[in-house]
Amino acid sequence: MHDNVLLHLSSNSNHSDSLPSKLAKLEARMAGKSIPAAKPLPDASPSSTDSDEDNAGDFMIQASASSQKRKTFQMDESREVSEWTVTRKSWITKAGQQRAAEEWANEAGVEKQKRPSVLTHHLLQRLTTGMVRNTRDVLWSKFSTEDHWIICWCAGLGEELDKARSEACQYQRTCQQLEKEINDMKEVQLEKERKRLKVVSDLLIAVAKGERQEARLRVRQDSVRLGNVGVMRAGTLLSEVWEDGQALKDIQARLKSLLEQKDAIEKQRKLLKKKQNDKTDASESDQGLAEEECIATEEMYRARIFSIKREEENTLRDRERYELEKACFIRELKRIRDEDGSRFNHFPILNKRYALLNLLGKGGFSEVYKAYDMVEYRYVACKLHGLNVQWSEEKKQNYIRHAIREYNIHKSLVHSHIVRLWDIFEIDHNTFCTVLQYCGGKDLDAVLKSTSVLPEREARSIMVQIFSGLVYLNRRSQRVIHYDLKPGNVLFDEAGAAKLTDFGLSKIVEDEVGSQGMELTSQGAGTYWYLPPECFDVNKTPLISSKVDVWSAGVLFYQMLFGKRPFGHDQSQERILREDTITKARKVEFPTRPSVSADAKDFIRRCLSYDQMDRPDVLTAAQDPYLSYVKRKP
Ligand SMILES: Nc1ncnc2c1ncn2[C@@H]1O[C@H](COP(=O)(O)OP(=O)(O)OP(=O)(O)O)[C@@H](O)[C@H]1O
Repeated sequence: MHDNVLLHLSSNSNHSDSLPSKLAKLEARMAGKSIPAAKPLPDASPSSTDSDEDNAGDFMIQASASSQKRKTFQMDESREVSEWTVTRKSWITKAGQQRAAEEWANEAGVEKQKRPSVLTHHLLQRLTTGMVRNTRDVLWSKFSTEDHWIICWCAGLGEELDKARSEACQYQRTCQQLEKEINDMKEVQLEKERKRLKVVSDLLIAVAKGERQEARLRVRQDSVRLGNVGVMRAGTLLSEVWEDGQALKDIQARLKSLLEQKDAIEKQRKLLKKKQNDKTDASESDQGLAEEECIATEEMYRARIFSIKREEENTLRDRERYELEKACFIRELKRIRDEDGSRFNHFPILNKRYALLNLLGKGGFSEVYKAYDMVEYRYVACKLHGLNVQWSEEKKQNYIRHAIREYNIHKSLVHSHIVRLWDIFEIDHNTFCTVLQYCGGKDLDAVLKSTSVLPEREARSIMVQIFSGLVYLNRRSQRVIHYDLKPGNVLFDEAGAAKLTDFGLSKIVEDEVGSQGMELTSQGAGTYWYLPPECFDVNKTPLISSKVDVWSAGVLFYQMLFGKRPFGHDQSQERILREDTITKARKVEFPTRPSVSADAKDFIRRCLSYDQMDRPDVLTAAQDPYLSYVKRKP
């Protein structure tokens, strides 16, 4: 019988013993299986009105009794058959059977525990040899007293079984009906859920569509002011070129005009000087008058030049602002273009739960979409990793292995300054997706592109948060070196909290690694502006430690404060390698402006110590008085 039905039956039974167990007992008894007896045989006095079920439970059925024992319990053959016939009706009830069984067993001197098994054995033997076929129609007189008792007992059990079976059928029908009702209700619920999710995703998509339109409109408007990408033909070759917008043209025109004004004034000043020299033979009074005039005119020219210079400085500042705006604009232009070219730009729902909205950005091999998790009800960032179809199978496998390694490191990291990794799933043979905590703010790279430098206070606070994440990585049982700390890998959430992400190049520090550090087997990977000198050692396999991250953090801090990287700022990755820029980076220099505290510079110097031995590790650097806001003693 189905488990559910049994469960249902038992929960619906108003008998003292549950129907399933009753059925099980009855069927077991009929089949000759063993059911442990909880109580000894009851005293079957006529006044005993306990339910049959209670008594029935006491009959242990075991098919192991020996025929030897059976002989011992032969009933007294001299008893009158009529006596049995008279009492037959009462025997059909279980209490009656038990009472009689008790009497008989007492007479036969059977030990109490052995009574049920001996009786059953006897019955079984009779049944299997065909002596008992139908408990109703047998000729009573042909059987022994013992048989009479057993036949009655069987009849009682049979009736009880029939009754139980019919009850079971009824329960089963009720159960089926209830199951159907539950399924119907589930279906209704599912339909409601589907509708609700549809409404939610439709709303999200409508908002996302609106945002897309707005972004494109803004770009169109800004392109007049900031510029655009045009196409240039050189022979048969078409290439893209940047065409400056009106804002830069205006700035340049203003600078040109200021320069012309300055030149004109300089010319007039020269002319004035010449005139002064020419008038040396004039009378003394005339000379005095002319000199006064000349001084006034000279003063006027000087003031004018000052004012032009001031205007020039303002215009240059405007140009700087323009460059920052242009960088953001180009980033947005690229994002829109990537979004238009993406095969996931039609708001699909991935893995039956992630509603993809708008593209956040595109990396080397991945696209990151803002998405909504309709199971957890939160925004997430879905990073879609696409394998290039032209890659060899080996390269694809390598990439997947690498991504799984990253996933395994990242998924276990739970810290307020580390982006959470929630999920990973396959989209198709060549694409899979990792689901990350959504960070609604910009990344540090975008921040630095829009502001060039940060106030020291702000930069220091970001450093404290970065080190908080790094300390977590170094306090776990399985220590992790991030190895790819750079502005693009520091994200900000809506509240402005900094979070580390991208563990693609991370290294796990094994326990047996000595104090010198672990071997760097992936030399050449990473972003060179942010890597320390030991990573460029080509003479031997470098030994690295968490001090790599301390160096990178030092570079980040410098960049936040001074708007440029301390080493190889204007160099390409290839040039840094070719010219050994970092290998030669023995001493860090600081620009005079903007002004930064000596403590900040000292901290940067410590982080950028050339020799690993002199550089603090993550745990030491995190306790630096500068980061812990403790004033150093003079
Ligand atoms: N969890 C996130 N929340 C919000 N935006 C994110 C998240 N992760 C990445 N992004 C944004 O998505 C864009 C692409 O991220 P991705 O990590 O793929 O780029 P990348 O770091 O430039 O590339 P690569 O990893 O190939 O160096 C970036 O602009 C980044 O700010």
